[in-house]
Amino acid sequence: MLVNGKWTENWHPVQAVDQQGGFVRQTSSFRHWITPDGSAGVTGHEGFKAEPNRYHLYVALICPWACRTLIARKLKGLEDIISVSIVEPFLLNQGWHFGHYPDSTLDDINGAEWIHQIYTKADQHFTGRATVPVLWDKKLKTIVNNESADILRMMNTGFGELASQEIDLYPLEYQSVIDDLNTKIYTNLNNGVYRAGFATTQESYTEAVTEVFNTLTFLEDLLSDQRDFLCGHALTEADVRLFVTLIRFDCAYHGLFKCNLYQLKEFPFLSRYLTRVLNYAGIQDTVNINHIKQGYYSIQALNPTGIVPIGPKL
Ligand SMILES: N[C@@H](CCC(=O)N[C@@H](CS)C(=O)NCC(=O)O)C(=O)O
Repeated sequence: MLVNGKWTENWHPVQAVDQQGGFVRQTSSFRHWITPDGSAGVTGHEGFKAEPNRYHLYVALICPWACRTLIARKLKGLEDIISVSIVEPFLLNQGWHFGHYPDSTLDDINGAEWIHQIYTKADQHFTGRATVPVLWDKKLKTIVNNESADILRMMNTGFGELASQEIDLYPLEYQSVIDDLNTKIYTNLNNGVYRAGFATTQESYTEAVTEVFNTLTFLEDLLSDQRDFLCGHALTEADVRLFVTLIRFDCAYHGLFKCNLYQLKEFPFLSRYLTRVLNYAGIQDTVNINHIKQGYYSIQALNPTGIVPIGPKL
């Protein structure tokens, strides 16, 4: 991680644990919002007006948090408005790296070799983890936001007329249902699989993995009434946030993170739902199973030999 702008020690997935040895995720530090007129959003300060070619997204295709922002960019028709760089899938000693691995890109905007250099470009005294996604402002040469939940939300409304109005990922009538689902799904599933995988005690692992499967069972029941998406017939933000975890479940979390009570394909309604979302306009383009497997299995603390399993058959 970075301490006062300097890369200090080899990358490790767990740098903070709670009293029971459970994995604690760092809170994001840059929280400005892009808005149609440049006024301030719910956090941060004003000055980030929606403009074509002004903003850039740094992502990793292994990363569920980054991929939820890529999906929103796609669904809201913002591909020509927001440019993207993709890091290599491996978690190396200095974290995320730009290079020539297939389906990765170099950093054409800042010429960085490592993602941590983007953080120090924005704040030369930055202390914290250098995570993706990062939403970069090419005009002010700073980070707008590094919290994927914010970025997903601002892609829906922050770009006003520059974005497609065909889909509303956070429709007024479903906002409270979406908020409730988001809390449950984030805590027990999106972050729950990480809490299982990075637990440092049996107790915290068992607690996390139990919550993972209780939540999958809850969602299987919810979808058993034949609804297409979590809120009914229209895809919303809640589906985007669930999808990125489901698509990684069998190929990464089941094995590496020891979430192995069942495979996702053993849940019939969830499996059909996963295929439905995967086939939704453009979403498949944001999924790269090779990056996902290479990336997760490159985490040395969990897989010291670096061997990537050949299965499962998906
Ligand atoms: N709160 C952040 C979390 C992002 C996050 O943890 N990303 C992981 C990749 S899946 C990362 O970049 N980890 C590098 C690190 O922790 O050093 C978000 O949702 O945007």
